[in-house]
Amino acid sequence: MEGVDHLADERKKAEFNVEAMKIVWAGSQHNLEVSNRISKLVADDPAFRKDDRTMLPRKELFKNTLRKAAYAWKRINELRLSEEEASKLRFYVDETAYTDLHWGMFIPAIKGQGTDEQQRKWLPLAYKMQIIGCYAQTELGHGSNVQGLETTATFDPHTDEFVIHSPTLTSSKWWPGGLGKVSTHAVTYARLIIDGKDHGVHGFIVQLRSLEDHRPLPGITVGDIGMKFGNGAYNTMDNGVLRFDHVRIPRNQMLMKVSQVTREGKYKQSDVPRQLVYGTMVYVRQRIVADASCYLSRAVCIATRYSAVRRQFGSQNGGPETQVIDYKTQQSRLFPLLASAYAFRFVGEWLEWLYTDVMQRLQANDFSTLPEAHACTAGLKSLTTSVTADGIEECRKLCGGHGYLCTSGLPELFAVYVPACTYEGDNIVLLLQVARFLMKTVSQIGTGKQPVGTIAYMGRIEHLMQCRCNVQRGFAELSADLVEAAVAHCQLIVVSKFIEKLQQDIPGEGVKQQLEALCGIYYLSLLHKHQGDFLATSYLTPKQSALANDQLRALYSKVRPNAIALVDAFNYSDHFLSSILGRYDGNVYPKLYEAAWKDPLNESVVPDGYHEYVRPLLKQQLHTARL
Ligand SMILES: CCCCCCCC/C=C\CCCCCC(=O)SCCNC(=O)CCNC(=O)[C@H](O)C(C)(C)COP(=O)(O)OP(=O)(O)OC[C@H]1O[C@@H](n2cnc3c(N)ncnc32)[C@H](O)[C@@H]1OP(=O)(O)O
Ligand SMILES: Cc1cc2nc3c(=O)[nH]c(=O)nc-3n(C[C@H](O)[C@H](O)[C@H](O)COP(=O)(O)OP(=O)(O)OC[C@H]3O[C@@H](n4cnc5c(N)ncnc54)[C@H](O)[C@@H]3O)c2cc1C
Repeated sequence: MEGVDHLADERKKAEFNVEAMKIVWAGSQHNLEVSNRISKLVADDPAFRKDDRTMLPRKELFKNTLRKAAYAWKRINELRLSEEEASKLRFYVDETAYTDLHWGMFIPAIKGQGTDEQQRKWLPLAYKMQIIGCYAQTELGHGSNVQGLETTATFDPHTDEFVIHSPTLTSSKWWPGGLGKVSTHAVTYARLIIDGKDHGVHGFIVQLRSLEDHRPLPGITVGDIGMKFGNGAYNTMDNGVLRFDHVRIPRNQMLMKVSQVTREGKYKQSDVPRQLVYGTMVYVRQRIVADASCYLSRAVCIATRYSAVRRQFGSQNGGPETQVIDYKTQQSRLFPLLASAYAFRFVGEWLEWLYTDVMQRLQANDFSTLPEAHACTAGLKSLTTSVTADGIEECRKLCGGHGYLCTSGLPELFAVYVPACTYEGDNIVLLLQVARFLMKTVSQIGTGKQPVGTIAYMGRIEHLMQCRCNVQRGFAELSADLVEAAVAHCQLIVVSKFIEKLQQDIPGEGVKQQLEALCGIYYLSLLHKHQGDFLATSYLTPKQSALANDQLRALYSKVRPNAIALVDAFNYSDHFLSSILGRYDGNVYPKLYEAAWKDPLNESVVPDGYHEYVRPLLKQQLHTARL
């Protein structure tokens, strides 16, 4: 019934202060206040309706996204929202759009790789959205292998310009978000050619479309690459294709913080690592880790609330059937994901600190932690997106048949999220970077260089020092095993940061105890999943492994009465969750039934096509039956 909280009894079971946990999840009282205010602003505005997305044809869907982005920008300016509040508003609008890449990559690329003069010129235009930018790196033929990119930027000393060109079909830029129909400019990655010499990949600001009539400029061929996975989902984004036919740009539009080209055509490499040209990717990877906890927590919130509402089997003497959340199988699938959502939240907070620390060190020309920052951002982006994508799908399955309905919110959540395993770096390619970092660390053990930070534990690998085995032995041959080692390394970081979080002062009755239980579930479920490795290496005895499994089950029982309160602490509105199964009030069945009749297919009792295609069959059947 309307207005009744069908989960009230569950909420009464909570053994901790939910409001205090909301602050832990939000990161601070201030963050919680801003989230509450902006979330309500979006949820209460019908212009931000999103329950129709999966039913709109693509052109209508895309125009609707442009409308929402323009309206959001209007509200941001009308309300004079800060950058933090504006970012929150785009988050709660919850629709992938060209603005993601404008704010999330185009501007960071100029800030990270542009000189002060270039920043002064381009950032004000971008902040006012007088230009709209994208990040054009990936090509039809190369994405992972950045050094294999083919687009060229040839310096012309006669005109003090670069000539940007797509020499082959495979050099066509392919995938950049916002490129297909909207962006006026791109940070484009191309091979710098001076006097016939190839200096490798660098970033260039290139205007793509007229600011007068939005038509592509001379030499520019640009469009959308077509429909992607799922209805709605990432099809609100215009991922594009772009080709250059000898497009000329001024020399000062090469991003020159990391390296420069003088008027005379002399190439100068600053005394900074060339990998800083990859800096924007490092920035986005650390943001994607924080984002993983948001997506995973949304799916877990839906599946947990529905698991408390859904009853199946177990009725005693005509009494109510058993809540499926009480089945140990449901708990063993759901609670590790609940624990992972919290774990990723905290490792995301730490990674943001690490990234900020590295950026401050770079200011002082201290590059000592850049390799660790690369390994951590690459590895944690890989780990958290893989677990989150698989976790959203598991949450769909945890909801049975109703999880497959669009009104559950889970199919679209999965379709929007799953490319995160690929963009900003294919997850395996990134894990290989971590493996390379680990092997380099091992090779340095015994040379006096003690590992520090997230690899400090490797300093204790005595046996490797004794065997002095050839650490470069068959990297390619052992890469699958090394990827597993890289995953384990990243999981250790997540566990370590969860434990470090628990060592902080955490106010609120019962809050720390709940987080301790979730931390236990996180690492014991990993122990259970990988117990073969621990047993094979004698790190665990069979008895210890059995004890760990017993403790894991005991923790499930400890979390069970708090499950609903733990997902309430995510503080997601029904609008943001956009899920009938995940409604705060648990009023699922009436709302599912109500929603079914709103489907366009039910606008007519007899479906279009009946008279052309069904009735003739039936009549034919009738005729045959009479014979
Ligand atoms: C869901 C949204 C969340 C919020 C985000 C908001 C904004 C985002 C909006 C929307 C989301 C969608 C965005 C998607 C955008 C994209 O996909 S952009 C394109 C992304 N492309 C990639 O990630 C390419 C992946 N490939 C690479 O990074 C590199 O090719 C490579 C690292 C795999 C190899 O590079 P290479 O130059 O060949 O290096 P190596 O020879 O392997 O290594 C040489 C040394 O350099 C070190 N290194 C490599 N990369 C970095 C780095 N980034 N930083 C620092 N150091 C690096 C490497 O460790 C080697 O060091 P050693 O020699 O010491 O071993
Ligand atoms: C939704 C979406 C949005 C995107 N947005 C942007 C954007 O805005 N800007 C942009 O520039 N790009 C963007 N991209 C492109 C994205 O960054 C690339 O697709 C991604 O980096 C993966 O590269 P790839 O496609 O070349 O994969 P590939 O590297 O071709 O991967 C194919 C397979 O090869 C394997 N593989 C590759 N190299 C190795 C190796 N050395 N060892 C072992 N296995 C290997 C991979 O693991 C994978 O299994 C986007 C992509 C998507 C899906």
